[in-house]
Amino acid sequence: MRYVSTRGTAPVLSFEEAMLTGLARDGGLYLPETIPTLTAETIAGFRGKPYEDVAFEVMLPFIGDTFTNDEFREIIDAAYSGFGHAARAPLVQLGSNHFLLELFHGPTLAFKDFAMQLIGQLFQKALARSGQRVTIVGATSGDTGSAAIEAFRGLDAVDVFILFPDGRVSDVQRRQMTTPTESNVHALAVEGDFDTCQAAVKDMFNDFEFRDGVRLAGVNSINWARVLAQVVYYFTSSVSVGAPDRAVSFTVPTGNFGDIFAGYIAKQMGLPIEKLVIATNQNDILHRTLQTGAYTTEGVLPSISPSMDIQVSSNFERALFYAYDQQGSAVAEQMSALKDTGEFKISQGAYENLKDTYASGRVSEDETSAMIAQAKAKMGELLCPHSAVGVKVALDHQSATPMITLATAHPAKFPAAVEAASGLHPPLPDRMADLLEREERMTRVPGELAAIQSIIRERIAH
Ligand SMILES: Cc1ncc(COP(=O)(O)O)c(C=O)c1O
Ligand SMILES: N[C@@H](CCOP(=O)(O)O)C(=O)O
Repeated sequence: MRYVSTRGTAPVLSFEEAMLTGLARDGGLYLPETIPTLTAETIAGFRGKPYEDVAFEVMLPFIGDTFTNDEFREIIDAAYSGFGHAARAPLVQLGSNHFLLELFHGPTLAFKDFAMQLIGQLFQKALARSGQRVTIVGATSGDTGSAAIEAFRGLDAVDVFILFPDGRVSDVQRRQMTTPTESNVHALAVEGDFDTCQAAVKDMFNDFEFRDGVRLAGVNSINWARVLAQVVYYFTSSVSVGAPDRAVSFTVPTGNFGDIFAGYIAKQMGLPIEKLVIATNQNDILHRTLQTGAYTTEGVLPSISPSMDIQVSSNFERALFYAYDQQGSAVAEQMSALKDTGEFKISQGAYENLKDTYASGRVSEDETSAMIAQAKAKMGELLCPHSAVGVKVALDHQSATPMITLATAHPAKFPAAVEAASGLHPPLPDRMADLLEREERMTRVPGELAAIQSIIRERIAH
């Protein structure tokens, strides 16, 4: 399996190279040259199988000869062994035709663990074999950072630097990043918002001297392996509600577009997905884009679903690549307009393609709080604010097709917002009950590339 860049001019890579690289050298994102398909019979066979078995079958065609089958199976088993639910991604019924996919039973209580725990194992295996050392730099609005730190803490071959927007993540999210004591973990509180952090990471990848000098690796969803791991739960959940014999729709709380794009890959692999519904909070750029065909950035407003406070949504570039029938030059043109002017207009054909696959909805702050209260009172589910955004949009898109909404984080990661909305304080699981008492360790940095690079260089020199 070979991987190509969305912008068409970077070297073609193997799975291992794409995984260890992160961003392509032309600024694009890697994608498989072709998407393997699964027969309806194979998909039907997933029903009732353990999560790890399905994960193996779904991901194997993408990894080429990077690992032997036995090695890959061991990696998957190790990745999910620390999850707090036997099903890994349990599905609960919310209404007659509406289901909630709980993706928060991993070690850091967010869906990011599904991919990050796997990537931690994949990196370890690949780096042990090559004897290489890498510097991971990631941007987070809260959940990617804690999941990455959990997956890479204490590993000899990796330093992990996480850039998070100072004051714009929840206390629990921040403490998950600042309390680990391992010396290879570096939490950097950046002046600015998530987009400032993400732009700095991308600029580091585009600074080849820095990139090659520190052996930069990325674990944001710009990394294809992140998206791949998330494809699996679209299969496990769909077969539980009747796929492939009947179509299914999904609603996905969306920010950087990685999670919902994994659904698009599942659909291309043969899963009968009718609609992928984008659910946004008040930072609604993706909803506006679906309504108008124009991607226009505005300032980010802090919200009670902070992990989705994003304007420059990385993986929308991958969606555009397919909407433009895999023309890298068209994608490169749009991305360059975005960098220069903060906006771009999608061609009519590409816009129609996007609308065939995706629908969208926007949820205000008040509606999010009301949804948390309503879900607890009427459905018996205490939702995190991101999941509440998803459930609200899903209710607005109900049809005869079963709808699965992705619950992307545990309510205990956002206790203030959840308590204000429902009157209930969601407790942290026992294993992290003392999180708020642990000592914090972080470095405050200005949102400037040179300052961040200099801290990274200095730290890895030691
Ligand atoms: C809890 C939560 N929900 C939803 C999202 C949005 O996911 P994506 O960025 O893959 O669209 C994020 C962050 O990415 C998140 O942390
Ligand atoms: N919401 C994310 C933002 C980064 O997204 P990623 O999927 O590209 O890593 C977060 O919680 O950090």
